[in-house]
Formats: sequence, C-alpha cells, structure tokens
Amino acid sequence: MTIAVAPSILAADFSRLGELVRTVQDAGADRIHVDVMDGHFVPNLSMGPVVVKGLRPITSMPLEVHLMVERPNDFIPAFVSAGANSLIIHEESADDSLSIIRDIRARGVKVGLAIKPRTPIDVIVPYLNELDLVLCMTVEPGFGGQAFLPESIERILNIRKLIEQNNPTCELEVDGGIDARTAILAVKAGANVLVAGTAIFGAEDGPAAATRAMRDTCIAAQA
Ligand SMILES: O=C(CO)[C@H](O)[C@H](O)COP(=O)(O)O
Ligand SMILES: [Co+2]
Repeated sequence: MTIAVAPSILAADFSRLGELVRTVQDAGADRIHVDVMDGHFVPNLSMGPVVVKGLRPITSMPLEVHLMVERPNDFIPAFVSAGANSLIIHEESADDSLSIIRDIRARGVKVGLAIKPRTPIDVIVPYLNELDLVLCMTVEPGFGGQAFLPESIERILNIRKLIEQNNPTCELEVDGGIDARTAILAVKAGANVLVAGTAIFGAEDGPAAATRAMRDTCIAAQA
C-alpha cells in the first residue's frame, strides 16, 4: 500500500502558514492534516474552518480535518464548504457515528474514524465497510509534541488485521509522536499514513528535509 506523509500544521509557525505548506508540498508531502480542537472533547483550542478556507487556494494537496470536538455533526457543513477533502471524526465523540459517517460521504468527501489510545480497537468493526481511513491515535489527543505511546504498535498490528478482513482498501493512519524512528515502527506494523507535526515543522534541518527523510525512510521500511 502507498505510504502517505501528512504534516500536521498544529506545529507550524502560523505567521508563515502558507509558505510552510508550500514548502512541505514541494518536498513531497501527500496531504495536510488540520487538527481541530474545541476545548471540550480535548483540553485545548486550535483552529476552525477559516484555516481550511485560507489554505484551499494555496495548495493542491488534499486537506484532511481531524475533528477533536464534541458534536462533530454541527461542524461538517462548514468544513466541507471551506474545501476539506476528508473529515475524520472520533468514535468517542458521538453516539451516532454511523449516520455522521454516511452524511460526510454523501457530501462527496472522504471519511475517517479516529480512536484514542485507550479505546478498544474492536469498536471500529461496525463502521469499517464505510470508511476510507482509520486513525489510530498514538498519543492522547489534545496537544502536539508528545511522545509516541509504545503500546500503539500492537494496536496498529491488530487494526491492520481488522482492515484486511473487512475493507482492505481502507487506510490506516497514525497520529502523535511520529518521527523518523517511530514512523518506521508504525509502517512495519501496518500503518500507511503518517501524521507528523513537531518532527516536520520543528525539525532542526527544516520542514523540507524532514518531509523528504520521512518519506524515504518509510518507503525503505515497507520494502
Ligand atoms: O491530533 C493531534 C494531537 O491531538 C496531532 O495531529 C498530533 O499530536 C501531531 O503532532 P505531533 O507530531 O507533534 O505529535
Ligand atoms: Co491530529
């Protein structure tokens, strides 16, 4: 399966956001990950549809929105209108995940389901047939810059098995503490989409070199 690198703009310098997005695009990033936090589902605030709207005309990369919010249903129309290409909701955030998943797809955008590190992985099974992507959180959601949780590896292996059994075209994304070292472990366990914020936008040698290095090492790990 193709490996995709998804820089998370949560770690970017917002005064230079457009320039940095173009930099990672030119370096081979595959999509941009937009972390949306409401101060309720997670104890932090971040960004909303205006950021997606602002980025839409300056990049050809797909914009994927990771909704860490209560009542995700309330925000779907605004993100779709702003130009999001995929919306990822948390299984833990809504009682009616299936109807929200169907609503997102009916609006012509891709749909993903995220689970937090302590959520049993089996919760994804009833939805798998209708998903484009499963997001396995590898830190507690809410903040960038945290350390990858090592117990995630077994979860990734087991989610990959569920995907192969139920919907082999579904992507498996990992998010949280992904750097060159943990990306290789995640890819070997079965992940194919790598979200990285701090490791890309906080890299000493800059976001372009970090994007290229992550792509190259993951492709090598997969071979
Ligand atoms: O969803 C997130 C946090 O809830 C972020 O996408 C994630 O933390 C990426 O940041 P970093 O690579 O710095 O860990
Ligand atoms: Co995220």
